[in-house]
Order: sequence, then C-alpha cells, then structure tokens
Amino acid sequence: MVPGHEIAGEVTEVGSKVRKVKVGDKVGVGCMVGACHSCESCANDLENYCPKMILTYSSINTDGTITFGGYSDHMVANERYIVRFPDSMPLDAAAPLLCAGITVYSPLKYFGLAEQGKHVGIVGLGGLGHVAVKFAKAFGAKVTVISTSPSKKTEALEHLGADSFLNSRDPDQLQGAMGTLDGIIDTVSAVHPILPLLGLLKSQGKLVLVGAPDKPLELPVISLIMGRKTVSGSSTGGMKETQEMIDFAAKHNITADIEVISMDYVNTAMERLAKADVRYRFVIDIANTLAATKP
Ligand SMILES: NC(=O)c1ccc[n+]([C@@H]2O[C@H](COP(=O)([O-])OP(=O)(O)OC[C@H]3O[C@@H](n4cnc5c(N)ncnc54)[C@H](O)[C@@H]3O)[C@@H](O)[C@H]2O)c1
Ligand SMILES: [Zn+2]
Repeated sequence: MVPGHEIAGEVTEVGSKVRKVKVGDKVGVGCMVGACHSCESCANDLENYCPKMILTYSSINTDGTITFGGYSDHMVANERYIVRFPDSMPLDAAAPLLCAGITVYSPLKYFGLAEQGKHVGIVGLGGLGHVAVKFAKAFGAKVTVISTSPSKKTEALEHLGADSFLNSRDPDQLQGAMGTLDGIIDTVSAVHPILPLLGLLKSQGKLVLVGAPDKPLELPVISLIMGRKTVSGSSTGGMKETQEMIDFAAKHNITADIEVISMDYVNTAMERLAKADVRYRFVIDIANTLAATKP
C-alpha cells in the first residue's frame, strides 16, 4: 500500500448528477472518501467520527475494493468528499491543509480557542504545528509555541508570527508561564509528559491531543482536578468544516510551508523525514513526474 491522503488536483470528468464541481475545477481530497450517511455523526456533518467511515487509503470501499490513496495520476471520489479550492489557492501548498490543516482547525474551533484574545499553546512545530500557529493567529489568538528544540524559536516568532516561545525542557521558562493558557493543541507524535503542559493551563483550560503517540501517555489526575482541566483528543474534521477551513485559509492567505519533490526523490525524502529534515511537508508532484517520464 502506497498511502497519501492530502491530495490536490483538477477535475477531469464528472458524473451526470454531480453539481458540486465541474471539469477544470481545482479540488482536494483529504483523509476519508466515504461514511454511512445515516448515523448521528454523519447527520451532524461529522463523517470523521462515523463508525463506518472509509479512509482514503487501506480501507474497504462500498464496492468492496480497497482504497488506494492519492499517489496516482487520477482518482475517483464521491462529490461529498471533495473540497473545492478557491482560485487563489495553490494546489501544492494547500494540499497538506486537507489533513494537517483540518486536524488543528477543528479543535481550535470546537474548544472555543478560535477567538480574539484567547491564549493558545501549540506543542510540536512540525507539519500540524506550523499550520496550527497560522490558524490560531488568523483567529486573533495570542500564540505560544512550546517545543523541545530551542533552535525553532526564531522560526516560530519571526517566520510563523507566534507571540512567544517556551522551551519545554527549561523548568524556569515553564514556571514563568504557569496558568497562562486557555488551551493547548498538542501535535507531538511521540510519548511525552503532559504534566508540564497541564501546568501551563488556566483553570478550565483544555489540552487537546492531536498527535498520536503509539503508546499510552501518563495522566496526572491531581493536576486535572486542581483547576477542572480537560484532556481531549480530536480527529481531522467533517467535510463541511473542511470546506470552511479551506475557504478561511484562502481568505487569510494560509498555506503549508512545503518542499515540492518528484516521485523519484521519495526514498531520500523518507530518510530526511526520519531526521526531521523538512520544513514542513514534502509534497510529491505526481503529474509532472509522470509527464516527464512519458516516452
Ligand atoms: N488527530 C488526527 O486526526 C491526526 C491527523 C494527522 C496527523 N496526526 C498525528 O499528529 C502527529 C504529528 O503529525 P505531523 O504531520 O505534524 O508530524 P511531524 O513529524 O511533522 O511533527 C511532529 C512534531 O513533534 C515533534 N516531536 C517528535 N517527537 C517528540 C518528542 N519526543 N518530544 C517533543 N516533540 C517531539 C517533532 O519535532 C515535530 O515538531 C503524528 O503523530 C500524526 O500521526 C493526527
Ligand atoms: Zn455515519
């Protein structure tokens, strides 16, 4: 299985009943391509939480075939799972918004952090984290980036426009920021302690985990009790909200920072990914690679 679920392209053909898009439109497909459309989640535009949700790759589709993702010269998708890109949206730099973007946009909105004057912490400055900073700033929030890499401070403040930076390995810096945040979006992909993060929250503050460590984290219950704090998770977003996110991003000039590569570079890209040597997403240009290799 070659995955890929941040897919952008142009419509080349539509079915006779399709009204949402037409040939030539710029569109995207994200993490899912189907759901049951009859459960409570589906009725509330939360296909992402449907128990029968069909993932864009490695799932069984309604016709019994396996879904193969987006690393392909074409794909067929149901119009409900297609996101329209406004004309100003570049296909390459907008593609990562279809997973990374919606995954941080949705919890910022749902947990009441997408508001002027809220103070939001973003933990982990990778693919998800860097767009989280951009969305939170566009919502008018005050943004603090929390990272184990002090080398990312200049990047966070000067390039991404965060208001402050905390080195999560520096106890003095953490102590000085205790009780200051309304919410935190935690994008860290590895097991890490959440006690210091809970300490940064105000009472009633919310820690939202979107990074997916492969082992359980320790839950410091006393810290939750003392301050009525919440720890939650969040997974991508429904199709209605994904369209809203893309429209919002277009209006506020938000895209991902990317490095476009051709298909024959993927092994090197994988090696560089393992060393966290990318700012912040590789985007594979399938169409141009294939065009260049056609006899
Ligand atoms: N909830 C969802 O719906 C959803 C959607 C997409 C991705 N994810 C998950 O989110 C996570 C992040 O994805 P990404 O694309 O931003 O990855 P990424 O590799 O670009 O970023 C991960 C960040 O975590 C940091 N990090 C890694 N290990 C760390 C550690 N031990 N301590 C502190 N920081 C550490 C990295 O430096 C990096 O900044 C992954 O686990 C991914 O599977 C979840
Ligand atoms: Zn459903």
